[in-house]
Amino acid sequence: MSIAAKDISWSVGRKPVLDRVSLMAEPGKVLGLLGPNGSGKTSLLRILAGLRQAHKGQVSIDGQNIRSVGRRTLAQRIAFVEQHAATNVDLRVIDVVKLGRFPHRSPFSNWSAADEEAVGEALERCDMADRSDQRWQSLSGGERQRVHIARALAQTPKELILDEPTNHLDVNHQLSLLELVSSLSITCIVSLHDLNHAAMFCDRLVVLESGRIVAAGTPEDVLTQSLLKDVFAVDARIETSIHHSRPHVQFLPCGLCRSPQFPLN
Ligand SMILES: Nc1ncnc2c1ncn2[C@@H]1O[C@H](COP(=O)(O)OP(=O)(O)OP(=O)(O)O)[C@@H](O)[C@H]1O
Repeated sequence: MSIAAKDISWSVGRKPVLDRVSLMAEPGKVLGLLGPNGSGKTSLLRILAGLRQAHKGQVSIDGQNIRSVGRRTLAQRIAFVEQHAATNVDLRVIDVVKLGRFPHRSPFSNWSAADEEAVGEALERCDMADRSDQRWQSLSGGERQRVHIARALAQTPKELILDEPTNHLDVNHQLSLLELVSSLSITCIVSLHDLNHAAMFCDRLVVLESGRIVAAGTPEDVLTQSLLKDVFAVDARIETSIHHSRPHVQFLPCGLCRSPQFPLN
C-alpha cells in the first residue's frame, strides 16, 4: 500500500493551499506530481513526508496513520530531498552522505559494514564517488543536488520523496537521475516540471491545479492536449515516442497554435 493521502486540506491563514487531495503511491512505482508554479506540490510533499500536518484529512503509511508512526521509524523509512536544501556547514561530500545513515544508528553503535556499503553505493549511483573528499562549499549547484540525493539513497528508505530533483542538473545527470529513480524497487514520489521526463519515467501521474487534483492516471491518460491547454496554458501536440513508446509532448510556439495546420483536438 505504501503512502496514501485521503482528503488532505491545508491552508495558510485563510488561503487554501491544498483542497481535499487524495492519492496513493504504490510500492515500487514512481508517482509523478505535476502542476504549475504555486499549485501546491511542495506543500503536499512535505505533508506526505510527515514534515507538516494537514489541517484536514489523513496520510497513511502501509495503512497506518502517519501521526501514530514514531519519528525514528519515519526517519528510517522516508527520505525527502527538498527543492532548496542548503547548508552553511562546510562538510566533505562523504560526511553529508553519511548523514543519511543517522536514523539507522544509535549513539553508541559503531560505523558498520552495512553503513559503509550504503554510503559507497549511494555515492556511486549519484556519480559522486570520486568527489567524496571534496568540500561542500566548493561544489556546483548540480553537484550539491546529487549529494543530497546520495544522502537520501544512503538512508535506504522504503519511500523516496523528491521535490524537483532535476533542478540544477545538466541533461545527462537529469536523465541518469530519473533512470536511477525508476530503477529503484522502492516507492518514489517526485515532483517535476518537465512533462516529457514525467511521461518517460513515471508509472502514474497526479496533476495539481490551485491545490486540487485535476487529473490522475497513467502518463498516456493524463498528458492530453486539452489538459496542457487548460492547466498549463500551453499548446502542444502529443505523440507516442517511437523510441520509448511513452507520450512525447511537442510544444507549439504561440504563433503556430492558431494555425489551421495544427487543430487542437
Ligand atoms: N509557509 C507558507 N506561507 C505562506 N504561503 C505559503 C506557504 N507555503 C506555501 N505557500 C503558498 O502556497 C502555494 C503553493 O506553494 P507550493 O510551494 O506548495 O507550490 P508548488 O506547486 O510547489 O510551486 P513551484 O512549482 O513554484 O515550486 C503558493 O501560493 C505559496 O505561496
